Amino acid sequence: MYLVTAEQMRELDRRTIEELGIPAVALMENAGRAIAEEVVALCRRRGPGGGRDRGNRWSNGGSSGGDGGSGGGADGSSNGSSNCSSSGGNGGNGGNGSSNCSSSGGNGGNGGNGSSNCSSSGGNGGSGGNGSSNCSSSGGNRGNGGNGSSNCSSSGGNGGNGVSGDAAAAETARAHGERAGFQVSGDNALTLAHADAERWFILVGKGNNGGDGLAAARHLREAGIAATLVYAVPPESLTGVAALQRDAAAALGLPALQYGRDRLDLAEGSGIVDALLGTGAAGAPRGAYAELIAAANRSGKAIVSADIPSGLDADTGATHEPCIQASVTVCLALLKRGLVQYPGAAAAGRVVVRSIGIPSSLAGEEDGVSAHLLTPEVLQQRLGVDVTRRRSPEGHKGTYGHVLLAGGTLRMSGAGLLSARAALRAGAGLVTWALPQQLLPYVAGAAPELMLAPAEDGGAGVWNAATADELLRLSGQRDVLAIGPGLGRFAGDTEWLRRLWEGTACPLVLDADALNILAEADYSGWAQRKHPVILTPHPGEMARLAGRSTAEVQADRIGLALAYAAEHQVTLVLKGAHTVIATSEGQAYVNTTGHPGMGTGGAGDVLTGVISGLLAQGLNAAQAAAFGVYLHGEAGEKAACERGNPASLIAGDIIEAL
Ligand SMILES: NC(=O)C1=CN([C@@H]2O[C@H](COP(=O)(O)OP(=O)(O)OC[C@H]3O[C@@H](n4cnc5c(N)ncnc54)[C@H](O)[C@@H]3O)[C@@H](O)[C@H]2O)[C@@H](O)CC1
Ligand SMILES: Nc1ncnc2c1ncn2[C@@H]1O[C@H](COP(=O)(O)OP(=O)(O)O)[C@@H](O)[C@H]1O
Ligand SMILES: [K+]
Repeated sequence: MYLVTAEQMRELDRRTIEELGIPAVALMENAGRAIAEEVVALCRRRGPGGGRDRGNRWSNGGSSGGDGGSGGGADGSSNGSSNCSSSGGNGGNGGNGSSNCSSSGGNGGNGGNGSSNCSSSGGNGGSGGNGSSNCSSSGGNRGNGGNGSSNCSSSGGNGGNGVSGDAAAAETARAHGERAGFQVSGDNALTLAHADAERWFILVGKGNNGGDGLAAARHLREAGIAATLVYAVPPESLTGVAALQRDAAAALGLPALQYGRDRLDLAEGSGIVDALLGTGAAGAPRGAYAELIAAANRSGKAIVSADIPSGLDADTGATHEPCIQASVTVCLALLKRGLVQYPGAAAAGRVVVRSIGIPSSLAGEEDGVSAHLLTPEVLQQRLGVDVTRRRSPEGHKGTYGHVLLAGGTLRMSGAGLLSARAALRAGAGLVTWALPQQLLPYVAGAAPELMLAPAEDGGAGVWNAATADELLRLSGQRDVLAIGPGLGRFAGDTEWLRRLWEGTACPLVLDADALNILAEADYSGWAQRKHPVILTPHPGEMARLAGRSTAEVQADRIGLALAYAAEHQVTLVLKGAHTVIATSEGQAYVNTTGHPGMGTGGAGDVLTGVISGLLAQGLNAAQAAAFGVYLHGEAGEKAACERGNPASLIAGDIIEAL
């Protein structure tokens, strides 16, 4: 899935309109329809008079005592895998794609199209949509299986209801089975049983984002939902296709208010469509826009944002003051970069990308878009990774490469051990851990699968500059050298690292203090390497490398990662929630696997091991970095799920979940 900037989106809009001849108003009509469909889907999910529904598509949610995380969106444009766990609360809704939800003591999740595995104990089972669905529930109500194959088992509970979407259509078809041959069905996407209980305010800005909202209002009316327009500016100031939409809404007789002139209480409605500002916004929202955003957030109502939450920087994910806090963002045509980076990703809520007639193939053309969401499809098709990690039937340990890891000191021996063990779990055939000699008695036997290479440390249990020779010798027979976890700093470390940088004929992975050494050296003067370098900084280390503050790094992670990787000809892994991988060829990938529970000492050391283990098996730098980050995040999710409470997750759990 492509990730675009506002500028790139504008160019794709222009080409669609000018080169393909698709009228702008047709795109806007599609946008309005998509937004209305997502409002209806949200109303269905929460039921009449429901709450705010602030699920987040990009974070795989886990919660206790509350609502479970929400899976993918409501339709085909938001395929994805989603893992939700919840205890004592409601399970999440699984959208299209694969979804694994488990919940205890609460309601099971709804399975959307695709394959869905839900288990729930002590609560209600989920509804399975189209595709295959496995639901098991004990002590509660059984869920409904939709079309396709469905296996539901329940013990000690009642058969449940809660038919939705295509499952309802299947039910109707069965009821009318005797009259097969003549069936009429309506527009399911805009059908809502309790439409008359809904009243939505549509906040309309001056530009095309406002036009999208106006089109959405007409489609909501079609669904039977009362829609009241709230213009941020005098309606007569709208121009172009937005003005056409204004006139159509007026001709249909949709009620309209003007902010500042008419009385308005957003709390009187049941939801809000935010169509104030989109990709044409510049700077922090001003005047009536700022006041409407603040009032919408205060109202406590569900907010569906058109394209991006108003107040979000579409390129960086930075949020201005104020910024809409959406339940759902209906992103139009292509995913905007700002929606996948925090804090924007949190402000956006659940993100649904909807096609509106702008061909995504335009984005892939020459001089096209350089950033992508890291999905299994992108890993396989764009990066050429075998995500099944197939082993050859005739393979042996020599087939899968040999990692050499240099790290660990007496005070930080665990970091080296975590990295080395993770490299083994990533599938490396052999792993040698080079460590200061004094550590040997303490770590010998800690991981019997490892080979240990003690380096002369003069009895101090720390690294010294003289060990470079030994590491250079060892690296000659290894496939990758990883340096950094638990390394510490020592006299002469800059020259030590320079010798390894210039003297090793295999890929290099640098983490932790190896990055801090690099940050202090002007390594642009070091000899160019023939073999790739992967740097894995967290935001603090990135700040030192780039000579900026951590806040500046976080303000535009994708932009900075792309620039740094291209300038220094390295593969850069900028860690943190939604890690960014940037390649030396100018491509960026944003990972969304992972879990807040991974904010624990040593989690990064595990990642270094995983990436090194993949490099040893012959993956190139971009493949190993991207797939390593993806697997590491997935293992973190699994480990958090298994621990029950994610706060108890420790780095070793991630290794065991690999
Ligand atoms: N063909 C197209 O261009 C399409 C555009 N679409 C929609 O159009 C949006 C982009 O539309 P526009 O380029 O008209 O821009 P916007 O609708 O995002 O807003 C631009 C207007 O908002 C005002 N404004 C900008 N920054 C402000 C601030 N900080 N405070 C207060 N007011 C501010 C200005 O008056 C400006 O004219 C997209 O996000 C999307 O929703 C869709 O309808 C699809 C097709
Ligand atoms: N909230 C989060 N969501 C997803 N991943 C996270 C989150 N917090 C931390 N991580 C991941 O955990 C790892 C932490 O790495 P790092 O900060 O280097 O830890 P350490 O130095 O202790 O090993 C990184 O891969 C990071 O992306
Ligand atoms: K908006």
